[in-house]
Amino acid sequence: MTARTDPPTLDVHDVTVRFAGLTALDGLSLTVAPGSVHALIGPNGAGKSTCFNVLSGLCRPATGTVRLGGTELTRLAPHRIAALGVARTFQNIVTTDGTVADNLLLGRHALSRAGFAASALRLPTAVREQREHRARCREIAELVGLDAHFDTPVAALSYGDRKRVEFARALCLEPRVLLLDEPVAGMNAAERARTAEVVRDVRAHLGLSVLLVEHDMGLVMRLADEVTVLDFGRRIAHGSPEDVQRDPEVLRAYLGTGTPEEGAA
Ligand SMILES: Nc1ncnc2c1ncn2[C@@H]1O[C@H](COP(=O)(O)OP(=O)(O)OP(=O)(O)O)[C@@H](O)[C@H]1O
Repeated sequence: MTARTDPPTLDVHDVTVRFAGLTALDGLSLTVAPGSVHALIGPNGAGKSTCFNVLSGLCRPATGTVRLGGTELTRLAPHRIAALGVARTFQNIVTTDGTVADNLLLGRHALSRAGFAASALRLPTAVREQREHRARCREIAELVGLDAHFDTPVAALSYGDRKRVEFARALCLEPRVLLLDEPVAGMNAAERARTAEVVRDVRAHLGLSVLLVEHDMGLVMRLADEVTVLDFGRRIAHGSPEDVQRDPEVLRAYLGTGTPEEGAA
């Protein structure tokens, strides 16, 4: 697999989201630099998932803009945003029945050129395309360490491997920016370390940017180039992992749940 050109900058500008009387995001701005890992952290209810929902088109902001390079994503439908190169994973595993290969092929669906009829009739172009998609899925399975399980039913896999299937399926969309929502939640120490390695490898090999929401502060501090800290929908700090860990506002926001370093948020 060859590295591609740098992904476009993802730019979130002054985004506000309100639910009835509650302001879930309050003028949030952040920039995910090309090829970087940018972590979005904050205590429970700070607005991290709401931010992901805006970025992936599941939630429409009251004000503000989201741009990927020169393209405005704000208020586009989720499938359009995905087609423009922003893929996401979810906190909870949402794999379907079937094998790892079946799940990864679902991730290629948006990239299929052959129409439904051509596929159903197994016309040569559709068959060739399907073969190419399968080969690419196998490459991605190798990259995330699932190659040995390619034809295994997802239901037979460990929790950590199932989380990686979801990760790999998002990669099958060939995203330029990957939104990773708590990729190591519920994993044991060995699985966490393995997933951190996989994120690093994926970034290096596929040349994409990552926006990471994660409560495991050890992982955030090891993986992130930049960190944005949210509290009550507002950005209270931004900088390198080292700077953010020392920021008095951040320590205050985490009081009662431990410091960010302790990762009990
Ligand atoms: N659909 C909704 N309707 C009403 N309120 C919502 C909705 N979604 C989120 N909220 C509220 O918006 C605020 C931000 O929630 P959000 O889930 O984005 O926080 P979070 O930082 O992702 O939290 P966690 O770490 O617990 O996942 C919370 O007060 C939450 O209760």
